[in-house]
Amino acid sequence: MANQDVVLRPDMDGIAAAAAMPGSSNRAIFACRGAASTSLRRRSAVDDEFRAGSPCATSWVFQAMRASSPPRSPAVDEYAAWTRKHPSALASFEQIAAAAKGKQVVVFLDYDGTLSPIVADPDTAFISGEMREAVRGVAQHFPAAIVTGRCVEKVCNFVGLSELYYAGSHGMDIKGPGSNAEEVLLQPAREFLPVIAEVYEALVEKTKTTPGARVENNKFCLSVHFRCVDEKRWSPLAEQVKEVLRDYPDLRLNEGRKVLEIRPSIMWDKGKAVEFLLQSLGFDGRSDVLPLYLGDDRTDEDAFKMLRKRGHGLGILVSKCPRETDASYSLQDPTEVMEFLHRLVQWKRRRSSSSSSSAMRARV
Ligand SMILES: O=P(O)(O)OC[C@H]1O[C@H](O[C@H]2O[C@H](CO)[C@@H](O)[C@H](O)[C@H]2O)[C@H](O)[C@@H](O)[C@@H]1O
Repeated sequence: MANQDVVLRPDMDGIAAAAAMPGSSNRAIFACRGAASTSLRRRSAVDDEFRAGSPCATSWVFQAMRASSPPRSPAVDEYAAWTRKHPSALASFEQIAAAAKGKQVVVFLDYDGTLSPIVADPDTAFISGEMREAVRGVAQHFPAAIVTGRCVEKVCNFVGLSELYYAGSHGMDIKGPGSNAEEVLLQPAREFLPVIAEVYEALVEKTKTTPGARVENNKFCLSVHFRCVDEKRWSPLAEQVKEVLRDYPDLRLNEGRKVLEIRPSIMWDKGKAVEFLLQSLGFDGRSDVLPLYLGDDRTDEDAFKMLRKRGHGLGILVSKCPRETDASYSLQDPTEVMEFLHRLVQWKRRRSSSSSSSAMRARV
């Protein structure tokens, strides 16, 4: 657990981020060209150390890389103690249903590790047919969005459902439902596109000597995967990434599940994307709305934290290992996520049919 505190995550500046929020227009195109202005930039002390070439900076990233590989089987009592703080969303379903009673539930779903199991090859992290149907069911009954580090186009292809909102590149590329993938609602880091494309090429070139390393272009951010890299080479890989980023002070580095993630230093994240979507849907500040956010990764913590701070909405962390989290509930893996989504839909159907039969009784 102690290692998990070693996170490349600067503090949020909520005021500046709020300044970037558009009005509550439902479909307004909001490409914030000024997003890279000083007020929107963010930087961490760690970023500064990393860039200054501090001797411990690379080992620091290396520690973060190790922290993203938690032990596979936690002690049974440790897990039990953790689930007392973050109970299973399945075992506590009735409690969640009680919180949702009389409210509009809005469902936000992370992709990798939440809807699809983690696999070695990021290009084959497919969603199962059963999971797709579960998500389709959710979208038929609730406003729903996928919020992911992937680029929108790739995740749309994987999920294959046009009825959802999609927030790709860690919320930096938001599109509305419909088959027209061009229909952008928000791109707060648009001006970073050329730089991201340039850094992608530089990283591919630099890391090609590290067997197993892989750079993924997620349009507004980049992923350097080290799942297939021998642990002995993690530190040299961190050094290669550091060398490239030294020339790009407007980019920052986070770590995810065996991946180093590079993105624009703007105050935007999955939490801001969820706030934007709630606002766009006209649900902002309403006490009769219950957002549910399901995710497994560190970047999902920004959304959990936002919901906790707003005091409404529930975060559900997908993890088999105890972890420091702002989520209220937990689920172990995508299979449990699917079961939870089915239960949510059943609950909604029961409520809709019981309210229509009471309406019929009232009419008789
Ligand atoms: O926000 P997410 O939807 O969770 O995306 C985060 C990253 O997910 C992907 O990487 C992770 O899943 C891969 C496939 O299972 C796995 O090989 C990798 O080790 C994981 O880190 C995706 O490839 C990244 O680009 C996303 O940033």
